[in-house]
Amino acid sequence: MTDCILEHIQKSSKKGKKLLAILLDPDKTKLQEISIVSKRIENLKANFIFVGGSFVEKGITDVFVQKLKEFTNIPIILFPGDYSQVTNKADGLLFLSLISGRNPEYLIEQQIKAVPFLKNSNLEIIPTGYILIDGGINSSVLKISKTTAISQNNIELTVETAIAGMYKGKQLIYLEAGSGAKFPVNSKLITEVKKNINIPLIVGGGIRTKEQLKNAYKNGADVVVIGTAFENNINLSI
Ligand SMILES: CC(C)=CCC/C(C)=C/CC/C(C)=C/CC/C(C)=C/COP(=O)(O)OP(=O)(O)O
Ligand SMILES: O=P(O)(O)OC[C@@H](O)CO
Ligand SMILES: [Mg+2]
Repeated sequence: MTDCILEHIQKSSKKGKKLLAILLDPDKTKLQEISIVSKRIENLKANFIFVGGSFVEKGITDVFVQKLKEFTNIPIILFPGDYSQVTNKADGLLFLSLISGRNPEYLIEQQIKAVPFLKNSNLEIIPTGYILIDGGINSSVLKISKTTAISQNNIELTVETAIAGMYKGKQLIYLEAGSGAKFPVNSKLITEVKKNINIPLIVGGGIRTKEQLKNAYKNGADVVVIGTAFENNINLSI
């Protein structure tokens, strides 16, 4: 596989073309639903399907991605909560480091554990700095990673964390309010982070409406991720 996903995101970001990713959690979408779910995602003109969850059992993601591939050509990007979710059947992998946290397991251990699965794979590996922002809930990521989120008001720390991620060589920064967040990442935070980095910005967590989507784009998100709102209503129009 050539490096086409990251390039696509970088080029779109430069042109100001906004991208949409729908997040599917293999724990929450049944295999029998994949054909209809794929159609709906195509109707939404999503650019990517992210696949991942915090608690997905080993082996499930592999079967899930294989089934998705039967129904859609939209690029599938792994967004794993754990190295055991890596499957060669996807197109790309967000090689996440939880840089808002101070838990070595999610800063380097998980990444090392993934290497045996990645060494001979064709997956496009995309170094991604993952930053948790307080979205008003005790999200699955917070629970599993045993880390704390950065306050929505702490612009300075968020911006400095994003810049440090960029200096460390991350190719994408992902601002995450947590799946099912009460409050999505606020406008000011998105604007300030975007102003201070020259790599594309992904924003997700708690985005449920067209207005929230447009707002995230307007403030500088290059890719917006929607999971819960689509899970709750696959006929969602955004
Ligand atoms: C690099 C590799 C192979 C793995 C990275 C492992 C790391 C560092 C993960 C970051 C921390 C983490 C647990 C991220 C999970 C991201 C994710 C899939 C969130 C989606 O939300 P859900 O966990 O499904 O939440 P709900 O189930 O509550 O909706
Ligand atoms: O489920 P939602 O709240 O849309 O969040 C999407 C994604 O950013 C979660 O990791
Ligand atoms: Mg979820």
